[in-house]
Amino acid sequence: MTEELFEQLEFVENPLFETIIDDLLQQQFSIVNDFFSSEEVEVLRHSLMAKYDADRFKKSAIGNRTNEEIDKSIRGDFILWMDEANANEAERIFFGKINELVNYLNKTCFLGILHKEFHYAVYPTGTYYKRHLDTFQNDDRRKLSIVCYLNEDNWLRENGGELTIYTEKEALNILPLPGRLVIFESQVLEHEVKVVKASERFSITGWLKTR
Ligand SMILES: O=C(O)CCC(=O)C(=O)O
Ligand SMILES: [Fe+2]
Repeated sequence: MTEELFEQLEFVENPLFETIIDDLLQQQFSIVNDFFSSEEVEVLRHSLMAKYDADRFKKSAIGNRTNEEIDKSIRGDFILWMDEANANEAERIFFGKINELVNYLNKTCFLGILHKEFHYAVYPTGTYYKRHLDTFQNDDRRKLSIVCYLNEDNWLRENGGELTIYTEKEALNILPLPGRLVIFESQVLEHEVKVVKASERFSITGWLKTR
């Protein structure tokens, strides 16, 4: 058997990841319900809440990590960057699944994803994130944005906090339902987080980056 053929046999097609790739190619975004199971969401939410209760989150800022500016009129969430090297059990599950997706994208799409960065986010009642693009001046390394929602099962439409994605055709309102993963092209799709009218909105947001 030639080495080439051997490599081909090793590749296992993943139908879920193929759907994500098809969606991204066709509409620049993909929405996956139950990317994380309810058990996984629960341990991740507990991990988030333990760190939030320990006051480890800080007010989010605009700009990149070296050039930050806090402007509450643009965004009002609180964030904590995740550290994969020191991940707890819940976070290891999280990164395990994300890395599977990243490896698959790199094998099949030649995106050249070399880095990633993820943070927890809490949007208290009354907060939002105005319409924006996830790229900053002089920083085009963010290719794909990923958001995972860690709310409880009973998140109501009346709670607000939808992610609105602005496509060429429409404004798409996406409820932050537990286990749901939204992935979209960072440099293409403008989006916003609508005001949270009740409860607190929990999520993990991150970016897959080149270079
Ligand atoms: O939480 C969301 O649904 C989106 C968050 C977002 O747009 C961001 O952090 O850049
Ligand atoms: Fe964003």
